[in-house]
Amino acid sequence: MPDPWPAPRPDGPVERVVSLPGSKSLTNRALVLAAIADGPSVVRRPLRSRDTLLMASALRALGTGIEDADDHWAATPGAWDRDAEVDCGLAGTVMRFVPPVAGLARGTVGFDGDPHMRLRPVGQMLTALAALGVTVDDGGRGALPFAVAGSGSVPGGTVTIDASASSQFVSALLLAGARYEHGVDVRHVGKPVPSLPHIEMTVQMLRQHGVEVDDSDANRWAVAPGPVKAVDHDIEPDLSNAAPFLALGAATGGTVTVRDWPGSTTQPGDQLREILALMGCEVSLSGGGLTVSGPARLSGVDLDLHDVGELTPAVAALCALADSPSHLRGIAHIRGHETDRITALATELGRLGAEVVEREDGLSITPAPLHGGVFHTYADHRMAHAGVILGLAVDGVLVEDVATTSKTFPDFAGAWSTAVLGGPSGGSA
Ligand SMILES: O=C(O)C1=C[C@@H](OP(=O)(O)O)[C@@H](O)[C@H](O)C1
Ligand SMILES: C=C(OP(=O)(O)O)C(=O)O
Repeated sequence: MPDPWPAPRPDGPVERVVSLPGSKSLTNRALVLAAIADGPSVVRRPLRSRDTLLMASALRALGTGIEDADDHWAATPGAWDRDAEVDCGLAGTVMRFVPPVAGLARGTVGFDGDPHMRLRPVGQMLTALAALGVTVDDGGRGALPFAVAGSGSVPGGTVTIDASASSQFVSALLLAGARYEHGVDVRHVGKPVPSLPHIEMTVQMLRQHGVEVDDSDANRWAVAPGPVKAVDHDIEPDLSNAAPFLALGAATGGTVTVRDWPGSTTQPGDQLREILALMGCEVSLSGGGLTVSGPARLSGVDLDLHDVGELTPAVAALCALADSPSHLRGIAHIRGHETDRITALATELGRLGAEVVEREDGLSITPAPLHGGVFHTYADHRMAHAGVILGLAVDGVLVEDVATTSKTFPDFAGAWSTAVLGGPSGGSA
């Protein structure tokens, strides 16, 4: 794979039907819940990518049995009676979801990750964990590397946390909470919590596992103590990773169908239906999947992406291809994602000619004639998605480190080339 990678440009509207790998967020929640459940279970059609392989390795290191079979992972809860080291890579879900369950182990569990992971927020969650009775040693850094000294049980109870930096702080405490002696009662104080659909995803999956969750009040989630029933999960396709593929229809005036789009889901990527319709696309959901047809020219949009911040890079790239200005707001928290996505997008879209104003909590993008050049990705899979979307409409876009997409998508470059240019499989990515 050359680096930088020439993003493929189609010679006209693209008509394609694609199948996509499983959801990172659903796979990693299913693995954590399987590991603390009261019996063996399977995770069908899991995503196998860097983030989910790191999660499986972390849970194995604690003592869980996770067997990789063809179309599923078989998980068997085990005795968590050893010291362990966990590599978080650049996976927020590993750094945030594993420490609260590591408190249930009998052993010391060390956590570290990629260099940039040491900069991603986790301090408020570690403070909350300590308040719930877990021994945490972070050397006062409030960041990686840190260690959790598990004693085999966690008192739990009521805790107050500022989760405005990441919804994953809340999801993490809730996922482990049923196994704490008094459960957990998590109360958020501070600026609004981002990515609320991801917390709803956590609550829904906990309920599927027979866990009692009270989320009837805003900014408060209470998990009752009790067993976590073993449940088999079928993982939906990753709807956030669908963004570039739907953009392929949107930006080329073509038509793309993503197969197996769920009729109802907690995945925030489902909001792409609304966003793409606002940009002028025709969007329809049927048994065959979600179909998006692009207009002659995309319209700019004024959007609050607070709930769906992870869609920002793909949406911002489409905004740069639209015929009127766009404003993307409510996303200060994505400065704490894989990279500072607001600065990265302003820099890279600007480098290729777009007029971009960087704001504290968002971006204003005024379309302008774009030109080719290197699009830097900062180890961020979704920056690579933004780069390839620009490459659909602009000659000579070179995406640096396209392999960084392996965080959540195996062989993204291959699937993308097939989707854009067609291929032996009849054009199915
Ligand atoms: O719980 C999850 O699976 C996720 C929650 C969100 O995190 P933030 O709340 O930090 O944005 C999202 O951006 C991330 O990709 C996945
Ligand atoms: C923010 C993201 O990932 P993480 O789970 O590492 O926070 C993302 O995938 O866009």
